[in-house]
Amino acid sequence: MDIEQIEGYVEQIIYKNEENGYTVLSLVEDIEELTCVGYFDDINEGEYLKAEAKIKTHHTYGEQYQIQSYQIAMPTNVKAIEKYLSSGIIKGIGPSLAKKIVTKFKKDTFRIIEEEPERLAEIKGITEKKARSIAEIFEEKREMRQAMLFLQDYKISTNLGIKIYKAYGDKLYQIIQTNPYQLAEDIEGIGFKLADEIAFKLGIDSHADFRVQSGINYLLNQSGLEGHTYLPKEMLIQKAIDLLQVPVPSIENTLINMQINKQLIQKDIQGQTVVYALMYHYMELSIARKLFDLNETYQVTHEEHIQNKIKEIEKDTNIQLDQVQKKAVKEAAENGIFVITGGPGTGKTTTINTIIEYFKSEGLEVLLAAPTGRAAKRMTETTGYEAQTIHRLLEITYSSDGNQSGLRFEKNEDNPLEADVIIIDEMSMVDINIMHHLLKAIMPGTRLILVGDVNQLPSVGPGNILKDIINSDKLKVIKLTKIFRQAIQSTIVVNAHKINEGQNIELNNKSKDFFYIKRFHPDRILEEMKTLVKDRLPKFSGHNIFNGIQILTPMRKGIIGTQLLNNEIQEIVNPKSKDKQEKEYRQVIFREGDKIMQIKNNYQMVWQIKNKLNYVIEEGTGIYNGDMGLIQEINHYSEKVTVLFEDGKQVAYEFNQLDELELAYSITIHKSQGSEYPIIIIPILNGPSMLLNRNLLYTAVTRAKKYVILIGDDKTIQKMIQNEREARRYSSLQIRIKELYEQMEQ
Ligand SMILES: Nc1ncnc2c1ncn2[C@@H]1O[C@H](COP(=O)(O)OP(=O)(O)OP(=O)(O)O)[C@@H](O)[C@H]1O
Repeated sequence: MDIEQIEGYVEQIIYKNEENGYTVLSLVEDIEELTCVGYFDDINEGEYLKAEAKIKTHHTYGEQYQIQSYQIAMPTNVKAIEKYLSSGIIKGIGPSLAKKIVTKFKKDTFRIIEEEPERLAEIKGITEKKARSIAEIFEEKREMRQAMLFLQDYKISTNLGIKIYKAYGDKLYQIIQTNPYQLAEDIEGIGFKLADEIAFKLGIDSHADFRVQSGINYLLNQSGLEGHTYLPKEMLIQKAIDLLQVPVPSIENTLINMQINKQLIQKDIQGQTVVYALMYHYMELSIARKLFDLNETYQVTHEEHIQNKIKEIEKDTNIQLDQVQKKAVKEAAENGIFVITGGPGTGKTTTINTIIEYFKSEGLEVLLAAPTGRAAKRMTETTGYEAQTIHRLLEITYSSDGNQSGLRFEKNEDNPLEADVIIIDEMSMVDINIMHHLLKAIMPGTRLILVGDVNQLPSVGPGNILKDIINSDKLKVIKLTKIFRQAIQSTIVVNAHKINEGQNIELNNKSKDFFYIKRFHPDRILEEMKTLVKDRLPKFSGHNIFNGIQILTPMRKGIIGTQLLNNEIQEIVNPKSKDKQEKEYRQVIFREGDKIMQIKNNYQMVWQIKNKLNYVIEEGTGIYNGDMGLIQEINHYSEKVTVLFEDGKQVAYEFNQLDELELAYSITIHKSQGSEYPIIIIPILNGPSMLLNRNLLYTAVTRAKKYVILIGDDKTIQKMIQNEREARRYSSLQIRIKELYEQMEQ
């Protein structure tokens, strides 16, 4: 298709998407009116547009010019100036005032606004103050436009461009030209790679110290995303060579400089040098310190007193605790920090419930929390007391100022949590960041009880908190191992323990809750899952994929990966229909009625809870990784997708926020941590042994409350059970706790 040069005045902005800048406008070229579409950072009626465009015929709107690149000039003729000012571009100037200004100053209007704004006050309706504010807005618009033009050269999108402008203002030129890597540090959405491209265009020396620095920061950041709090130095250097293509001495030098400038820390761990991003090192130290400070010993009046209390509670609950459980209650009362870990059916909940009752009977205030909404909901159900997410407990808020550090914890050392006892469930999911902030908000004198199953997969975020605390051997830990009689009835529980201990499981379908379907070929596995989800399981169990059946898979890609499975299952449970709106986004079709999951924490996302009459009864912000819901409505006019989450929160996503959502008929086992579902289907295909390990199968199986259905090759299943290899996590909280205790004991 040919590219044409077009130019003319913007007659009308027909449509504009404020988020991504997509605009439809009419342009007057001599006497002809053209319809143009394209992405503009800021364009207004009356402005003069010069552009390169391709002609395309739209099936409903006819001929359109698709803008490829453009330049905007301020309007020069009087009519266009008036149109520009009337367009609402300057707050406080509407059509009638625009007319008055232009009638008075004619072609000189813009010069007056820029150079002698006080003269605007000669016009009735404009005060001196207003005149000044008009001049300010005008100036700002001009600067922003210039900045956008400049950034366009570096292929920076409008959205990012606006963020950069807001963060730096007119300093952006200097920053980009001297050290574009600064952008990667300051602005969310700009990573090392984009900064490196800009630097390349500017001809910045690839050996420049600040380039190497930025690359190292990027690598440490990436390693955090993979769960590590540090990297062995040798590994970091190798990664830096691959990324930056610079020699070792230059990397070594930069590492030294960064250490001097307190940007990172190098330490020795068992004879090996390792490198931490400063923040994670600090957090590990601070967590260790705080655990130490909180770990006071509480004198409980009498052994007899506590045993009597336990007896009373046993009478009420009609359950006799065993010796270990009783010991746990006692330890919880006597220690500032106490950990309970155990697999399914080992009596964790029963023990916690007794602990809660004990503290309540002593008149102490107990707070309950868990890392995710689903886990908090489950804790509420099993304890009978209100549990909340840790986010909510710490009253996390977010203020966006274009920078990365927008998170605020209203609960902190200056405004600590007011409670005598805090119990956190599903501790295996808690990462270093959230632990750090949680501990900051807890004062000595408050007991902290951490509950979890250390054999679950570790947290998605960096650190290996629960395991490190347990392995440090410095804090009181009770490991519950006995499976109670009631729980033994469940093959799911029994098999989970077998998997955990590396014993093969029977796949003979003799149990009432653990099923195995032998299929070897990926296509057969898929077919089987489809019939299960469509007919067999709903008939057999009364649950369907929207209310209790969940597919958990080890991977995202491939024939049993979440992406493909979601498309296949969507087709059978929520197919295309003329009654259902849909929106395609990055090759995923979202359709009204679809089951979806939020895949990252968004602290700013506004939600509402409505009652039956559609009145808003609660409002707030924050939708988190792992939250699940259904698509209620897709509106192409407002470009919004409305989702109703399981906990009743209703959220409107802009179309360009759809990267935060995924279809959730099938989700990865990693994402299922902390959640339970009545029925779990797990497809298993041979794959990389790094991924297909015991830990993963154990986590998947323990998510099921009623039925587990494994589909695949039994040999692969048994191989997974034997595969103890876990992806190595570099974290050193364990060492920090030990060190601190040893120092203090001296
Ligand atoms: N001391 C006990 N005596 C008899 N039964 C018990 C005892 N402790 C727990 N149970 C029973 O064992 C089963 C499992 O206990 P509980 O739910 O407390 O374990 P859990 O570790 O929280 O399990 P899950 O992680 O699967 O929720 C329950 O049916 C519970 O009533």
